[in-house]
Parts: sequence; structure tokens; C-alpha cells
Amino acid sequence: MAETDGSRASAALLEAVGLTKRFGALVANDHVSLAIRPGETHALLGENGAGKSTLVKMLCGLLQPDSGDLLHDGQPVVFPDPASSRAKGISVVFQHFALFDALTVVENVALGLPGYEPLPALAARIEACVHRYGLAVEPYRRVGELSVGERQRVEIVRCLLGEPRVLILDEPTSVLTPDESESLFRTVDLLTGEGRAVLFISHKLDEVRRLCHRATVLRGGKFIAEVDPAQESSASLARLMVGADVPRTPRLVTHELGEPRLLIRNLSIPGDGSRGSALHDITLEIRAGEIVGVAGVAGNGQTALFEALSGERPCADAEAVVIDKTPAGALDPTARRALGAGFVPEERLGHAAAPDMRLSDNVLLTTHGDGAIVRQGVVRRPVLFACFQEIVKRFDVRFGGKDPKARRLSGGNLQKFVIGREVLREPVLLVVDQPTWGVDAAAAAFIRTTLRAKAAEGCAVLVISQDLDELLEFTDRIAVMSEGRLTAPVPVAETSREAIGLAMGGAHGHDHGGEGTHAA
Ligand SMILES: Nc1ncnc2c1ncn2[C@@H]1O[C@H](COP(=O)(O)OP(=O)(O)OP(=O)(O)O)[C@@H](O)[C@H]1O
Repeated sequence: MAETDGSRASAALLEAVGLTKRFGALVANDHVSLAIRPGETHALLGENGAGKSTLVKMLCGLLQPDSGDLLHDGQPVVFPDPASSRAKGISVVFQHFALFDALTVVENVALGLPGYEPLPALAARIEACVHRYGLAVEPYRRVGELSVGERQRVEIVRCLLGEPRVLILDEPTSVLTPDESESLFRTVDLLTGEGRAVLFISHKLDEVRRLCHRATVLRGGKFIAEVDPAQESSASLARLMVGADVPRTPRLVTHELGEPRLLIRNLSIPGDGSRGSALHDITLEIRAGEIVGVAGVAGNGQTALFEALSGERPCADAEAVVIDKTPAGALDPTARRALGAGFVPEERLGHAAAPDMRLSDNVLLTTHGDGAIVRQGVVRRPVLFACFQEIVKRFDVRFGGKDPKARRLSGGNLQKFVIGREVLREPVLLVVDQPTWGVDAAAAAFIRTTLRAKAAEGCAVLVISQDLDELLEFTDRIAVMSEGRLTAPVPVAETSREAIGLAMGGAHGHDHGGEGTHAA
């Protein structure tokens, strides 16, 4: 973990000096400098849209700077493509993994390596790497069967086989359980102990303070400061990022609960034969005014649950999902929306938003059933545009230009847009998968506060999240999903991080307390 060590003042392995990158009129990086030294874990911090991904893309050859220099071991260098940066020992693990589900781990790793290497020899190298860095990866497992944490480890192994000198991790812990995060931190410490450097992008300031030796803070595309995070508080780091104090999610306010808005009764869905567990006998009630969290390691049926609720996977039993007193199990997403339900899927680009459609047209994706926006089959563009502007204003969605394509937005800003689009429809039921994935601290607090306000107005909210701290912070009851089963929800005040963590690991509700469990 982080320690103060004078030797870290050594020459940089990789240095950005005054990098500038423009997208049209928007200056995404404005004379940004960053020095990554051997043996250090270096955090890259900044609120959504601050320019972190743009900088990383220039460091790894995916984007070319308009001006400024890159230095490698003190020497000027140009990375015209990712292969040239990899050749200099710079490797990136992105948030979205590039793995083929149908192939095994070793086959996936082979695809990413230059030249041919017999699979048994490669598997032996993977085993050695896994052993050396404590990574728990089995070379002959099919990737489709792996959890997100395991997939991430496959990506890390793939990078490490190239003996990188700088490993860039883009929000690595946002999809990990607490135990998996701890294990990743141990791996990071081993890597830096060998003199390699890790560039660590995260919105979780507590872990940055524990893990990182140095942090570079960006704001609005500009370099703001390089600090020792151990000497800072989470509040002071957030202040550097935002330029003002960051509000916290208000404490839970108890209020009267109303009618059940969502009833799930003995919902079972057969597996589809590939990734994603089936659902086994899920039962849950959420009443107007409450927020129920579903915790669990990704890949335990959360996607199937989301799809069963949204109508993307309708079931034969109409009574298995009841929305606001109407049996909805057999209805499609549009019909469920017409009952007052809103859905925010995990994957913002490609599922929640169409990447190549303008943001205003993306509003239509979930509002086309709204008579004010589409009347007699005709889109009323002024009303649609006003709705789009309202989302942007209320949810502080920042971007360059007037109405860009969704793919032009930074991850966190697109997330704010997608949440805003659903919340402004005034739903009676909101089902949200990973509400704050990739969202900075201030925006995350805003999203949680908004969801709490919705609940206070009488909406029922179901939040699926791997972020336990988030669920403990703002939900009323928490259930745990494991192998397609859901434990009975327990009031937040009556459970603990440890009990939930245990249930997430597969100890279905044994230590979870509450009114019994539906788990086996
Ligand atoms: N290809 C592009 N075309 C136009 N604008 C872009 C493009 N890529 C990024 N931007 C803009 O550049 C700015 C910086 O985006 P970037 O993705 O670097 O931010 P970030 O700090 O990584 O944010 P987040 O934490 O949300 O991922 C944003 O305003 C974004 O909309």
C-alpha cells in the first residue's frame, strides 16, 4: 500500500508534457502534464469529462495529441498506434473487456499476442504469471463462464505476459467485490515492488488514498495538481477535482411506505445455455417509497433479473411480475413503461443509448410512448428537444457542441443522461442496474439523492449494484443475488458489509439475518 519513499523521485518511465487534444471547439486536454515513475501507483483523478480517458488514449496510441510531447525514459517518443505504445511497455486494461465468451482463457490470451505460441506452452506461462501475481485464473475455463472479476484478471494476465513497464487500469474496482478489490491491490503492490508503474483511474477516493503514492488531478481538461493522496482527505481530493466542496448523499429519511409497486412472485427463468445464470424462484416486494438494493458478484443472474423486469425477457407467467397492481410478466418493455416503469440497464452505450444517434434522438428511445412527444405517429421535435434540454440541465450533463452523438460523451456524462431520461418520466417504479458506474463523486451523490427523492415522492426503486458501500449508503433494504437466487431483503440497519460480502461469495443468506431466505 502507499508509503512515502524518497526513491520515488526518480526519473519518469513515461511522461506527458503539455499535451493538448481538441475535439472541434472542445479542448478535452489543455496542456496536461503527467509523470509516471518506476515503482509507483499513480492515480489519475478528475470528475466526469475532466479528460482522463482522452489522456490515457494519447498515452497508449489510440489518439494523437494536437500538441505537446510524450517522453519515454526521458526520450521523446510518438505512438502512432496502440502496438507502438505496447512495444514500449505500456499496457491498458480498459473498463470494457475485449474477450470472446465462446473461447477459453488461453485461446483469448493467444489472440492478443503477436506470433504463434502452442497453447500448452502459453497455458504454462499463464499459470506462472498467475502464481507470481496471485491472480486466480484458470487457463482452460471458457470466458463465458467467468465473473467480471475473473474476466478482468484474464485481461491483466494478458497484459502482464507482455512484461509491461507501465500498466494502466481504467476504473478497475468499479466491477469488483470488496474481496476482489483487495486481491487486486495486492497484485498492484507486487507489480510496483518490481519497479513497474501502475496508472490507476478511479472515482473511489478512499481506495486511492490507501493504494496510490501520487495523484494527478485534472479539472475541465486542465492539469490542476500533483499530490500525495495519503496526505489528503477524500474531501480535499474531491475539492481539487471539483473546485468546490462535494455534497454527500443525505441520510435516510424514514417515511410512510405506500402500496406495493413491484411484486415478483416465484419468478423462474431457464438458463439460455451461455453466460448468465437462470433465475430460480425469485420473490420480492417493493412498496412505494422504498429503495431495495440487489447486491452480488456480476454474472450471478443480475442481467437476467433486469431483463425479466424490463420485459426484454418476458415470461409465460403474467403474475410473476406485477407492476403497480397490473400483471406484467408477459408484457414487452413498451407496455411496462406505459404502466409507469422506468429501466436503466448496466450497459449505457449500446443498450441504454444508441452510440451513433444524437442525444435528443436517444431521448426518444424510452419516451416514444409518451403522447406529448409522439402524437399520431409524428415526433413533435420541439417538445422532444425541450425534454432533452431539461435532462441536460437538471442532470448537469456536460459535452461539446449542441446535440452530439451519444458516443461522443464521456462515460459518466452519458450515465447522467440515461438516468435523467428515466427519472424525468416520473415513473412509479424504477429499476436501475449500476446507477453510478463510472460517475464521479459529486455526480454519484446527485444520482443517489435524486433516487431517494423519487422514492420519497412514492416511487419504488430497485437498484442492482456491485458497489456495496453505495447500497449500504442509500438503500432501505438489501437482498443478495447468488447463482440465480435472491435472498430475502434485510433492512440496511440490521445487516453489515461483512454479512452481505459473505452472502455475495455464495453463503446464501446463512448469516444474513432477516425474515428467512429463498435461497437453497
Ligand atoms: N471522440 C470525441 N469527440 C468529441 N468529444 C469527445 C470525444 N471524446 C471525448 N470527448 C469529450 O472530451 C471531454 C473529456 O472526455 P473524457 O472521456 O476524456 O473524460 P473522462 O475524464 O474520462 O470522463 P469520465 O470520468 O466520465 O469517463 C468530454 O467533454 C467528452 O464529451
